[in-house]
Amino acid sequence: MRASLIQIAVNEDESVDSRRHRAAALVRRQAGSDLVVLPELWTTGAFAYEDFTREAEPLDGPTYEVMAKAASDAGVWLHAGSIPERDPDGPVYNTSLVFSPSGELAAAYRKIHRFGFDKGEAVLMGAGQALVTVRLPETTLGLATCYDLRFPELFRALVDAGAETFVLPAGWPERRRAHWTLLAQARAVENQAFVLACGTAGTHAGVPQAGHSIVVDPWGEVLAEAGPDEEVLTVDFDPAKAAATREQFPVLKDRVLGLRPPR
Ligand SMILES: O=C(O)CCC(=O)C(=O)O
Repeated sequence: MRASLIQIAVNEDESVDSRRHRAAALVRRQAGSDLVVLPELWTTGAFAYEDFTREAEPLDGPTYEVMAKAASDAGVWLHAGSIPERDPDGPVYNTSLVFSPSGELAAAYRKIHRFGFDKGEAVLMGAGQALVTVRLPETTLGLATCYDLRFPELFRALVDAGAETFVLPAGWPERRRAHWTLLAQARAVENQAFVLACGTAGTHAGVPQAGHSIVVDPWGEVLAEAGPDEEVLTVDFDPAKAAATREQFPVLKDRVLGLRPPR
């Protein structure tokens, strides 16, 4: 299986609409890949808090339209990263869109863990409630977004729902890059799953982005890692390795569920 992670640069000297069309052109260039991935909130930037509301769009808004067409033009599964999604009856969500190779929406995942503590996304956006998996011919994807990476229980729940390959779009800052790499490997090892983590490059809202998109296999080996700048990271991997690792080294079978704190 071939995956291409588009680590697009999000800088303020480019308009949202121009970046949207540039991203679509990059997706089209990945024809021949099975799965293409874009990062978190790449239209606005994950730290451009003021733009979340201004640039929020309905699920089937301009980014949906452009990305559905790019997926079908390229004939790829497309995880189009996330958008600030305006729910007509509710708040703005940080929502990831996945399109099939014919350009149909296959899944939408609203980020569950919002980043920012008492500011930013944590106060401006609504929290998703639902786990999302997507069945591809070769593997089952489990969806998570950026800060979700810090919450291992989400990934365990995705494993219980059948996930073998986690796809994680992010807008991770450079100053915590060490955590990014470490946690991507940890989620892969503890769940015996692939991790495809796609970040952004560039600087927006004064926050330099980490780049360093990374693909980790179920044994924790780094199969590919990007540098700090805009690039497309392409990797070939055998998705059957998740089931094989779980079979050969069956730690997931030794889980003890329902542990309680001491009384
Ligand atoms: O957890 C972190 O260090 C970064 C998280 C983040 O930037 C986000 O979720 O947007």
